[in-house]
Amino acid sequence: MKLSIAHLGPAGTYAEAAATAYAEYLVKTTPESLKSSLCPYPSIAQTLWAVAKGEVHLGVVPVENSIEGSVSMTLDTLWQIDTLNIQQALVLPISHALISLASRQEDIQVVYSHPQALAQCQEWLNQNLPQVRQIATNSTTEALQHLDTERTACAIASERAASLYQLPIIAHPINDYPDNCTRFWVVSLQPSPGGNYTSLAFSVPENKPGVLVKPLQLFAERGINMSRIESRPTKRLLGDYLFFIDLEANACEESVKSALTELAAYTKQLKIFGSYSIIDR
Ligand SMILES: O=C(O)C(=O)C[C@]1(C(=O)O)C=C[C@@H](O)C=C1
Repeated sequence: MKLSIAHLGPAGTYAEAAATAYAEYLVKTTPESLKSSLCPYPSIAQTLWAVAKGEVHLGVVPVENSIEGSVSMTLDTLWQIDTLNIQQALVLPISHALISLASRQEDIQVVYSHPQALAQCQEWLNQNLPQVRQIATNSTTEALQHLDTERTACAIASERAASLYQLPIIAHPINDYPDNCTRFWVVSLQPSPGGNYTSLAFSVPENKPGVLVKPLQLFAERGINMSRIESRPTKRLLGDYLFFIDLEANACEESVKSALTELAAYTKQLKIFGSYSIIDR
């Protein structure tokens, strides 16, 4: 059987690199050396919906970056969809290049890239291209499509993307912190396989003092470590939030099971995205 894996496209994105890494992992770790085909989608939301609608078997999406934090499109869409489970996490080093067909750096007037990539290079851009307009694109490789027709434009994407589209690199690396890395989730409609991490999200019944205390206490009193908490607006009311939590624990453990059962009583809506392990590369 061949597995189809959706990712943010076009070819050459970091999400594609993560999907390729996961495909290689499947070949190495499954007894039948599972082969996969990669399917690019124009946005992270469309990638996730493709999995939810059964157009593809799996999707690989960015979740969190070491410089810029959470990828809100991923969290918001996962909450909306409801049926996707995390199969695996993987962390990829992210090293950005400035790519352009301009003859001199001084000629550059505009820089295109994915908002996450622009943010990860903010300091470098302020120092080196302070007057240049920054324009957001759906992905780093989509940004490269402007370069052919706009000779005073540049884009931020990977070295791999530059070589794929045979475009010159002007500077590399340009991310503000050298250890820049992004965590990706592999999701599907299948139940999660289990592993040392569990991710979930919930909304709270009302906006009143202490409403978060009880949910957090449930984990603390069982010695369950929380590795991340992130709030996202519900989008319904100003000041109304959803909370996304990652636990360093497996939902099969008795203590986690009982915490999650109790948690349901203190939340309005609770979504458990599953337990999974991390492939560190
Ligand atoms: O645009 C890309 O190449 C992506 O894969 C998206 C994305 C992101 O959304 O975080 C992935 C990794 C990097 O952090 C920068 C951009």
